[in-house]
Amino acid sequence: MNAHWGAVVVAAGRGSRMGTKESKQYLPLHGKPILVHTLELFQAMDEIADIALVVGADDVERCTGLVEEYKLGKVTAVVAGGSERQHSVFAGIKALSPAAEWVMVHDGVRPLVTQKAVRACCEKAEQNGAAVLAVPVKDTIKQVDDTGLIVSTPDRRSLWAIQTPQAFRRDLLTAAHERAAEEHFLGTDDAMVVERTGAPVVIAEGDYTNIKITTPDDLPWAEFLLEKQRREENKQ
Ligand SMILES: Nc1ccn([C@@H]2O[C@H](COP(=O)(O)OP(=O)(O)OP(=O)(O)O)[C@@H](O)[C@H]2O)c(=O)n1
Ligand SMILES: C[C@](O)(CO)[C@H](O)COP(=O)(O)O
Repeated sequence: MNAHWGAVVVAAGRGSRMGTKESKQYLPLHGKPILVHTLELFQAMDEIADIALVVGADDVERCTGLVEEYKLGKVTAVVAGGSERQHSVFAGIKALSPAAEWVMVHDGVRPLVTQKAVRACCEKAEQNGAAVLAVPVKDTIKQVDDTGLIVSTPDRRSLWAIQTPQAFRRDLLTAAHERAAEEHFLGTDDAMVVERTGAPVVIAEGDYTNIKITTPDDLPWAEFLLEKQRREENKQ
């Protein structure tokens, strides 16, 4: 990674599938909010110059407090997100320092991503303009209609499960988000927003352990994976 990188960490979701009163990004993992684990990873990377943290409008003060408590000095902006993930990402891009020519977007609830994977994704982006972390799907995937009838079985060799970070040249990502907003297009990730402009987006192979904490059964799994990561780091 050679360029000046900024990171947008989105954490403005409600976490409805988790079903907890507390939004999932604030639930503890090894005694620390999930979101803090995520931010600490970026804070520790020399290549990342600044971080824009996007949270719910009611959580801005609370998160400013977390940034101070955990000494996350690279978080230069804590801003309110929108009703959809895409709106939150766009708010984060606008809040990043003008010096950041390259931007990676990461889900606050993917605390298990590794520095190695982040670097792999950013290096691919520097070569191609845009790159996303992904893993090949392990299951056979079926397309199914509303009645439960299987319609097709796409060739698994071309299917990848997409993760974050997703990394882009900033001008490309900004223009793609502006266009999506004008055209009222909503995608489930930033690659979709960029793909529709015709710009190439490439895959950087990641790890199956970079899970998005989504439902209650992800929590013990995340605890286990974090513990394993720590043990491996201590061995080195
Ligand atoms: N309006 C939104 C929606 C989502 N996110 C963030 O995008 C990431 C991925 O979203 P997801 O896991 O789907 O989170 P939620 O929307 O919180 O979950 P759910 O769909 O279960 O409500 C999360 O870090 C989430 O906080 C966001 O910043 N703004
Ligand atoms: C961006 C993402 O993490 C890629 O897997 C994902 O799309 C986030 O949100 P989702 O709404 O849970 O799919």
